[in-house]
Amino acid sequence: MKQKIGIGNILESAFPPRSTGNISDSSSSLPGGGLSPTTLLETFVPGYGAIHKFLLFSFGFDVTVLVSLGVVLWLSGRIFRSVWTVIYATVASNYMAEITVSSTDEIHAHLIAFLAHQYKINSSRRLMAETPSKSAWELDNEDTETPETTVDAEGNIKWLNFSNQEAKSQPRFTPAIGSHNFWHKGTYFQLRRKEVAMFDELGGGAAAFKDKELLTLSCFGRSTEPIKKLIQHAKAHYHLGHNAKTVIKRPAPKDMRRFGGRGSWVKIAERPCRPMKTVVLDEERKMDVLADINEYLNPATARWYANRGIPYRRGYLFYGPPGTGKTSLTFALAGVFGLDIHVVSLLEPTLTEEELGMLFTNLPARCIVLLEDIDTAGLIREPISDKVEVKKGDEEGEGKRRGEDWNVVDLTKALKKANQLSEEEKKKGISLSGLLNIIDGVASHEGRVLVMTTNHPEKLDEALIRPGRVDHQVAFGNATQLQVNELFERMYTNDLPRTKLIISHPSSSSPTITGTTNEKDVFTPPLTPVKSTANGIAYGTASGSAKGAVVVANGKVEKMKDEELGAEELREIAGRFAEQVPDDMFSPAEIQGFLLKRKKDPRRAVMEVGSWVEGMKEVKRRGGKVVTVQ
Ligand SMILES: Nc1ncnc2c1ncn2[C@@H]1O[C@H](COP(=O)(O)OP(=O)(O)OP(=O)(O)O)[C@@H](O)[C@H]1O
Repeated sequence: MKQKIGIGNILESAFPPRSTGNISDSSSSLPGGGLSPTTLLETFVPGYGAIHKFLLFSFGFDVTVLVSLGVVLWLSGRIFRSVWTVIYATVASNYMAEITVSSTDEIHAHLIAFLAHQYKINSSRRLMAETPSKSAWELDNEDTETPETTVDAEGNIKWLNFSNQEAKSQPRFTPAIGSHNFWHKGTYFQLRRKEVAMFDELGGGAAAFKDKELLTLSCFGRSTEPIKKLIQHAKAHYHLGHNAKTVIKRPAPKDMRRFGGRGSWVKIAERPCRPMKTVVLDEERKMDVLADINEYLNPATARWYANRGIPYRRGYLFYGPPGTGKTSLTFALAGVFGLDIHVVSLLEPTLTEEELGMLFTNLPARCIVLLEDIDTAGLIREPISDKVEVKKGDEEGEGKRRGEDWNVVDLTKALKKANQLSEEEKKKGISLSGLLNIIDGVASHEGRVLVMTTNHPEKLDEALIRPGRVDHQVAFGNATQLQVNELFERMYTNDLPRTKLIISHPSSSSPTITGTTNEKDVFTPPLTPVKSTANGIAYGTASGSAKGAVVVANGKVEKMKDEELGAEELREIAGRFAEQVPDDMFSPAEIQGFLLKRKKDPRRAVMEVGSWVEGMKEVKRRGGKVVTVQ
């Protein structure tokens, strides 16, 4: 028989089996004649026999024992995992409740913010780091040192520098994509965060995949109640820090608004509430609007409207010259009533009537809708001409004029022209009838406060401002001397102590996620509406200061002396300032602009206002737009 020459045989001759000692080869076959693990491994793993023998004879170590143990453990692991998957799937489908939240809904943002806060204190090993985008307000509310402009020995200003601002900002940590577990208020939750690609038709035949995120929260039990409570808690947590702010929303980009729902509106900004007292307006007018909206928003009023079959809607028209406080009052109202502002520009070229209608139906139950400058919106449309323009000398055209039949070329041209016109039409915006329908058509949203502003009320169509569409009109005008006085006092009044508008979260060393939001540690509520007093308006502490400021006056850099103005003195110089400004000549925005340039120097403002008034009078007389005095 021909002998096989293999590495096994060579090793066998090199390392003959030991006859003594306690080392025994785990024989190739078992006593009963069955297959031993070594034989099996030799059969399936090429070269195993040689390695086995080498280790056995060199070190007296039977590697088969180790390999067998490994295989057994691996198999047990697989079996356990399969069994666990089946058990888990059974438990999950029968004894676990879950709620899924999509990133297209704002609850997603609330949950992520809540989890980010919780994960700051949790020792999770899988986190996602994000650089949160912060507004100037939020940065101001952080515990950062307020930098001060200073002047060096040679009189050079040391300019503020924010170059490494991003690097300094604290990252936000949220649970990474995948599964996480956590405890909250004694309940065990599972969180699955995953990204899904969404096929999105962009219109015009184009399409793209977009990432959408899904958050699935689950807990043991057959009720989703604990998850609902958690979501409610996350929402409350989110709003704790935002109650003192006004959220401004605008229509989402075209491709997002197609899906409708709350995703049709996107938050574009969040600002500290504007205190009502900072809007300089006749007190009676201000109180009228406040009382009217307060009455309208009362839940009992909705019932009252319903019982009488009156649509539950209220519209306001704020009209007056530019810079007289129309937008400012809207923001202040939003702060007082804690409403979000939904701003719509009728000039938005991509906005069609249908979409505007859809946007209105997706408004929250109570909110302010701000339609600015309604007179400038393309409300008046030229009717589409059904005639085809004919060039002089165009033979086919001439033929048509002579009443001859249309040919294919004519028809194509006509269709093209009609299409072009309708495209232009679309760009023109919303038609008046479309807008009227949206404001109070049968399908129009109820519960919202609609504020329309205009600089030219005379240009508005009567139908637009008839009762039912506009229920309350407020006239804004240039500043009276009393209002100028008020603006001056407001400008130089001491700042209120810096209030934290962002919630400061208590730290905790707890390794589990627990509800740690301290409800006391919340926010300063927006300042309440003012009351008319017989003596007019007197807000805040009437004393001014200009500490450590740097001013550039007459081309010279000066470090201002710390200056405190007593209440009496401030009132006195405010009076002197107001005396020099003629009644109803300048808008509050113009006065504010003048004062802002001298914001640390009230006396200089009093000194320079006379020449500013003269210069501005001249500019206005000439009808110029570029100011020569500032
Ligand atoms: N009545 C006012 N009280 C306090 N500040 C005012 C007043 N009017 C204008 N301002 C200031 O002037 C600036 C512009 O005001 P705002 O945008 O409210 O004017 P507007 O009437 O809406 O102007 P436009 O018609 O051009 O939109 C703001 O910074 C605001 O603080």
